Amino acid sequence: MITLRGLTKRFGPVTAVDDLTVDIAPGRVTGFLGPNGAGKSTTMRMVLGLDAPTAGRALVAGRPYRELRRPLHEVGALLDARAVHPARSGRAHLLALARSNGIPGRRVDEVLALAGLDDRAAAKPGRALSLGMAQRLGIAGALLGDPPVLMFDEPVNGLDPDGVRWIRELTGRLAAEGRTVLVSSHLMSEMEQTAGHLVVIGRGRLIADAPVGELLATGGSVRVRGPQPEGLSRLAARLTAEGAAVDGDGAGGFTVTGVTAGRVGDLAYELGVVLHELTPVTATLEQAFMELTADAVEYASGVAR
Ligand SMILES: Nc1ncnc2c1ncn2[C@@H]1O[C@H](COP(=O)(O)OP(=O)(O)OP(=O)(O)O)[C@@H](O)[C@H]1O
Repeated sequence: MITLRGLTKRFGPVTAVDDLTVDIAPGRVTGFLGPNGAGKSTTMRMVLGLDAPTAGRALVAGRPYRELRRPLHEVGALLDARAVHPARSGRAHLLALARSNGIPGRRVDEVLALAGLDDRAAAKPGRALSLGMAQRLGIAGALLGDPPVLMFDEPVNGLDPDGVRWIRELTGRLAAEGRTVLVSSHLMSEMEQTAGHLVVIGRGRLIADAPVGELLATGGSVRVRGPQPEGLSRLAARLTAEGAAVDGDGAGGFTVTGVTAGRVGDLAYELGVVLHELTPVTATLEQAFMELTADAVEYASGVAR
């Protein structure tokens, strides 16, 4: 479990993280989403004790990072894949990390295998690693202490489609083992298939903390078509009166949001309106995200509201 309580970080005039209160629960993959500069990396750095909060707390298993007795066994993280020694091999890097944390050398072979790095890849010096291989090495390092809490900052960066699938399977497996798994990304389409739960932030503030399905429903709509323009107008008026948003397409139909297809069908029956089409249109996570973060993005690009 990762617990954030009123977590705030200011860098001079910039508020990178703003009063964030959220629990990242075990047993599922939580996607950590937000536009560039939203404060995702800064939040993860505070969980790891790399940045000190200006206010509030970031806790792992109920304690601040600096109070963890065996930190590598409690939380593992991939923050910056490029932070490897240029001359040292991946295996030597992991062995050094293992040795300084009292972890037996054989665990290095286990995590190299888990991360899909063979002997040849593990023997390459840091400077010769592709970004994808460096990501895998970073993940191997995060897994070294077999911790119950894992955080991966943009792990999909630099991976080919096979690598992306691998990350999805690995994070899913780690969560199924009961671990807390937090994965940050700006790739909404990727999160849609990877995460079961999403924490969305914008300008450092919490925008949403909900299951993926719920967020998708937020942006969903229903397409309605029929042969009677007058009947459709009555139906549209009734839906508007119920608080739904109707958007006419000028061609014998309209799209409505904020209501289920079932409710539209019931109302059409009640009003005696013939329908030829009644189609729920599921929003993509991309659309839901755009809708949720519109304010944060517009602020960032200087568009007045
Ligand atoms: N060390 C620092 N000094 C000053 N400002 C910083 C520092 N670190 C981050 N910031 C600022 O804090 C804000 C949040 O940055 P952060 O990197 O946490 O966002 P992010 O959501 O991870 O974005 P990205 O996906 O682009 O990495 C940004 O405005 C950034 O410029």
